[in-house]
Amino acid sequence: MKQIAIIGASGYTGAQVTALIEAESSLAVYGLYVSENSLDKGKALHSLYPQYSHLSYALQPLSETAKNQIVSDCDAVVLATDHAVSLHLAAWFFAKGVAVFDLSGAYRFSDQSQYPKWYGFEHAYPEALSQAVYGLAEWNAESIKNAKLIAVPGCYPTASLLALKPLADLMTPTLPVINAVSGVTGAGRKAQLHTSFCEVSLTPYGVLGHRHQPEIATHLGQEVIFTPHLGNFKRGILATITVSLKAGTTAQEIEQAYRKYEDSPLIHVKQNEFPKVDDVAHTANCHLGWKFDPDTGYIVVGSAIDNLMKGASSQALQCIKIHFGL
Ligand SMILES: NC(=O)C1=CN([C@@H]2O[C@H](COP(=O)(O)OP(=O)(O)OC[C@H]3O[C@@H](n4cnc5c(N)ncnc54)[C@H](OP(=O)(O)O)[C@@H]3O)[C@@H](O)[C@H]2O)C=CC1
Ligand SMILES: CC(=O)N[C@@H](CCC(=O)OP(=O)(O)O)C(=O)O
Repeated sequence: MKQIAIIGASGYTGAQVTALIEAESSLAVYGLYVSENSLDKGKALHSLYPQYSHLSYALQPLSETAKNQIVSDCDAVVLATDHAVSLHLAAWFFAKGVAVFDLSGAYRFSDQSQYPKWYGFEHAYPEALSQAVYGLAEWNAESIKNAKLIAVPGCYPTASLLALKPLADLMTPTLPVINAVSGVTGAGRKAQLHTSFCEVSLTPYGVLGHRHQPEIATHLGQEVIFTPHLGNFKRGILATITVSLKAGTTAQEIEQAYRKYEDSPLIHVKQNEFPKVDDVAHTANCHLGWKFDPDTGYIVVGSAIDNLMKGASSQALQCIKIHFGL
């Protein structure tokens, strides 16, 4: 039984990953943690999330003593914390030899120089960063097995990369165009005006400047145009992606490229049929649908995931299971 501590457990992804780990017979929830001054410290998780009525674990403050206890008793920590918090915690636990599964963006670029621009901090831990691997589960299983610091991908990059990576050899240099809509849980649990009920109305944001653009480009190996949108629903992401393919590409070649997923039980690919957010919400699945126009060489691919599941917590669980060979 692997003992797992979850830090940031009162947040949307932290609570979700707690429920997933609790349901795994080979994993045990060691403890749930929030910041030392959290307003929620001492509360039971189910008092914040009545839907998890079976999860009575108390949210504990992450004191120095608690951190040292985690190091001596746990096989892994899940960091469901903000990038700037994960930055330090991941390096600290990594240095102590505990496997780290970080849901934030603090370790997703191996190039240190990207962090000031996209995350607003200098990356102070080059040693930990050099050992971090990108936890896109269907693509990087071998490195996830061998690394002790796994940077679980962002929600939009997960939806986008699962759709685009099979096509990498077929693309022209024309930039793929990704338009994606996310539910509001993507912004986390803490109250902000722009995510409050009366303020949310379908609109693009972060245009030509969202940090997931370089994350997608880095892990695809090709620049992209990425436009996220905030939609007035709770969970899910739908990315609709237009890609120019090399002259002479056939539908059979595209089918062949997506056969990459024939042994991936969570990825469902359909031709000429497009996915819906409601079909993946609350699941670990990714639904892909594509249509190709041989006359223009353009393919449109739809990719739907649940941002809190495949876009964060269930992908973290996949990484934990791959890492520990479960
Ligand atoms: N929401 C989503 O769809 C996705 C989120 N992510 C990433 O996952 C991470 C978590 O996101 P999300 O669950 O939405 O965030 P939330 O804002 O919902 O939760 C953040 C959690 O971190 C805790 N926390 C804050 N500061 C500290 C600290 N110093 N030490 C310990 N715990 C702390 C908070 O509790 P308290 O403040 O009370 O201490 C809370 O439990 C982020 O990095 C996010 O970018 C990734 C993919 C998708
Ligand atoms: C709707 C919404 O606000 N979504 C978040 C993305 C959440 C995510 O994937 O998280 P990372 O920050 O860990 O990459 C955003 O655009 O910032």
